[in-house]
Amino acid sequence: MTRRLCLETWQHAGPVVLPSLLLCDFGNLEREVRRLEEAGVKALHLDVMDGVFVPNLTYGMPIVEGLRRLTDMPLDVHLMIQRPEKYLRQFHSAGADVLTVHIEAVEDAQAILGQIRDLDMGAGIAINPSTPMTRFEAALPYADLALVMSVEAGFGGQSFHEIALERMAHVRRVAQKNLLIEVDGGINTKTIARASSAGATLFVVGSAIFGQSDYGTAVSELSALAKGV
Ligand SMILES: O=C(CO)[C@@H](O)[C@H](O)COP(=O)(O)O
Repeated sequence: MTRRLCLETWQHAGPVVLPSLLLCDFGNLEREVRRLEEAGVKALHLDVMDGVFVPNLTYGMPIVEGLRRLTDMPLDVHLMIQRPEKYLRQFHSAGADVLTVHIEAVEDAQAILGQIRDLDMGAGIAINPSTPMTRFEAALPYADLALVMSVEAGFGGQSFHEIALERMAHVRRVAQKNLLIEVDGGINTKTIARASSAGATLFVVGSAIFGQSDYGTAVSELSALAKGV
């Protein structure tokens, strides 16, 4: 999907629930993708971790590429790695539609966001709850998506940090109108409505989907709460 098409779809879609595959059954990846499609999911969130930027190690391009062959859904790739600028082209070739880098991991955010856009991918910038907002805020004009972490990046199943609410509301106030706001970490039936009111329209969800036996019910319930139904 082109960058423009992917972003326009998300800008007009209302709330989008993106399952974080970090917590899926990797022994049955194809079955997991089919279950998510049947549950009404419209995009996937992929957590790439290098064991250096975060104290956890996950997967890289081969899994992105494998997923690209399994589904046409947009792939929203969250790079929790040092030196992400080294791998942008490879993630593009693997099939990423949106690539998000962490403000803590890059020196020149404007340049790297520009490189992601030049590769025709949506460009995201992420921030951890403990990082001051100054550099992040300065990078927003060059981004398509702001990923406000509501846990310290690294692991699924953590509790939601309330600071994300005021941060998203601030981003909504100061950033360009078409900037997408995504929230990630501890999103569940208790937190999603407040995250939505604070300005998020993209909701990354791990345990509140993969910890449930019926993905369809979990996704419908979360979507309804995000819509304020
Ligand atoms: O990026 C991360 C963690 O670093 C997230 O995507 C989590 O994996 C979401 O899991 P839950 O907090 O929803 O269980």
